[in-house]
Amino acid sequence: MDNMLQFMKLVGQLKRIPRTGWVYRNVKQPESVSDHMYRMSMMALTIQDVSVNKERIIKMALVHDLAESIVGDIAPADNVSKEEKHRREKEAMEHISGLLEDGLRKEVYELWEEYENQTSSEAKLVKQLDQLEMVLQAHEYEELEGKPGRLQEFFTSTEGRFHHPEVVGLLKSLNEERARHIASKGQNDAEKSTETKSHTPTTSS
Ligand SMILES: Nc1nc2c(ncn2[C@H]2C[C@H](O)[C@@H](COP(=O)(O)O)O2)c(=O)[nH]1
Ligand SMILES: [Mn+2]
Repeated sequence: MDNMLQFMKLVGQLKRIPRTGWVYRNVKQPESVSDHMYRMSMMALTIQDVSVNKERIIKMALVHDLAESIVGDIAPADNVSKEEKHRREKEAMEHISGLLEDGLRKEVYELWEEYENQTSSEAKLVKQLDQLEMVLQAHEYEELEGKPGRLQEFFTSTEGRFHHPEVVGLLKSLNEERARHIASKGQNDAEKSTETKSHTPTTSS
């Protein structure tokens, strides 16, 4: 098969791979890996910080999980060692980028390698976008399910990971909205239980 066609079919595979973290938490119709990378790329597009190489962070966001088209989306709960996860993903990226012409092959592989090894400020920012996108998605699933707070583990596991001011700013808005929703859900539940108590006849002793 033509190499470019094979490359594009591997990219297409990402549309059909659900994000493992949501699958393990029984989220209905979980997003795919490409859904996740798309919004990350949009987050990168909106970065205003002129010290950041914006083109590079958009490209890095687009390729950072490309290896998952072959190795799948390995989550912390899978207990795959960092070394083994790196070995699998490196092997996959060598194959995937190997389908491209030399210049493009080098570019795609090096973008992935830079992100994987976190060797630049751009890579560190893309990692923050990766985790910001995940907690934003967790918040949206809590809203869709009407269960604010249910996916707290995603917020707990990423605490202290956010440093870029624009990332911190969006996260602040997200956490404020989430806190309001958790508070109002708690209030509604309290009101409901009061109502239930007032309508439940007490048994006379
Ligand atoms: N249940 C949890 N899953 C998590 C957590 N942190 C990450 N993850 C999932 C999300 C993805 O499915 C996968 C890896 O994501 P990458 O974008 O890094 O490939 O792991 C967590 O705290 N809990
Ligand atoms: Mn990712």
